[in-house]
Amino acid sequence: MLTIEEALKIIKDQQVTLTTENRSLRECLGFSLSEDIISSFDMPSFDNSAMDGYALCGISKEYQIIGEVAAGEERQLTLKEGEAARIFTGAKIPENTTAVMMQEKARASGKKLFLEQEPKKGQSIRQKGEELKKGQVVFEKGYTITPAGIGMIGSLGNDKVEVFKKPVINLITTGNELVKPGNPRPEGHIYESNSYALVAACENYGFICEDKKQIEDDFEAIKTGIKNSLETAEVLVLSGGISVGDYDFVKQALEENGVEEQFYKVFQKPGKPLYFGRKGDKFVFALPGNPASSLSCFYIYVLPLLYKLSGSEKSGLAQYTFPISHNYENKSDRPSFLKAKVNNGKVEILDGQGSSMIQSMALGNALVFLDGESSAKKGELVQCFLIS
Ligand SMILES: Nc1nc2c(c(=O)[nH]1)N[C@H]1C(S)=C(S)[C@@H](COP(=O)(O)OP(=O)(O)OC[C@H]3O[C@@H](n4cnc5c(N)ncnc54)[C@H](O)[C@@H]3O)O[C@H]1N2
Ligand code: MOO
Repeated sequence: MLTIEEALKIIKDQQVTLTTENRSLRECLGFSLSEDIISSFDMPSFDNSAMDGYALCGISKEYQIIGEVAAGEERQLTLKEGEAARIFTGAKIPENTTAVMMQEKARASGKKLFLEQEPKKGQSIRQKGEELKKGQVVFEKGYTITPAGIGMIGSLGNDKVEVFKKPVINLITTGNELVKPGNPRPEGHIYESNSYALVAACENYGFICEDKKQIEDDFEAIKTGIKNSLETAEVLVLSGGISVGDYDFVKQALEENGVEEQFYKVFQKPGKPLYFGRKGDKFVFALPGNPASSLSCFYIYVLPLLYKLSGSEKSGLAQYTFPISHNYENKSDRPSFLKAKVNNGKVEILDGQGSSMIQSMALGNALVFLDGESSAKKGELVQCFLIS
């Protein structure tokens, strides 16, 4: 059986074709740049005031007020030694300004200005180009656009941006026992929840699941469902029916659709019967049906591929080490991703580690990785994958 590292390497090493598109500022959040963004002017583009107060020429405690500059004014005022101008935050600094004094530390009386103390040269002046120089690389290709990134790109005057397209994701859940939430539940049935969790997990990381289907455990129905989904999907995610039971048809149905297996079964808990395949430029994950298994496999395996297909610099969940707040013994012989909660700089492994148990994952915010049959002592640093 494959190790986790081997499985992740197979995903990482996939050759992918990236395509680009031009998106408006309003619609580029979470997309990754397909080219560097370069500043076409100095930022700020003119010396300006960081405070509401007075622009001063020379170092003194008394000045003569000769005028006023408001933000957005184009005309250039010029000061002489001993002169001051009323100025406001963001307004263009008059020529020959030595410093700006905030108004709380100044007193105006008619045209006379008195300061509590002498200004320091350059005080409260935002210098032309102090943040960025014209021609400077602001963001490199692959940068994933954040809200602040949108602000930065907009402040450079760009209303559009070249980004990598994100993959089209389709989802299929399988199982005769599954009932859609909101409907009566016959005996022996359970509510279908994986699709909701997986669609939400996609959305949490900026990916859209375009289409989702629920199919019963019928080989022909699953085969046809996969065929139809693969017509539009770039990434097809299936949940359930990938183990070895008599009603687990997914693997064979994928084969008969020409999907080539890249790996099947990973020595891990949860998510041992994880399948990854490819057909041309289309990728398929068949996630084990247990709710915690499917979501855990999404975070650890599907997310890295989604990032890769989006040209992102990110490669998966953020990883940190934290001291564990209690002793813990991993009884499973398989390396494990354990549902956990990071709080106040410590991590706690939660009760409810069964592959079918989702409440602990919902109450937590991390997966702790521990080797099979290993233990961690209170205070020991353990590897944590943070879930947002
Ligand atoms: N003989 C063996 N049996 C099993 C093995 C094995 O190695 N040998 N592996 C076990 C492990 S580990 C896992 S994980 C599961 C995975 O099985 P499948 O991927 O075939 O999943 P299903 O059997 O369809 O479902 C498993 C479980 O999850 C529930 N489920 C399925 N889909 C959903 C859904 N959309 N929403 C909510 N819950 C869902 C389903 O009812 C089952 O209880 O196989 C073990 N068996
Ligand atoms: O690998 Mo399964 O997800 O342990 O139950």
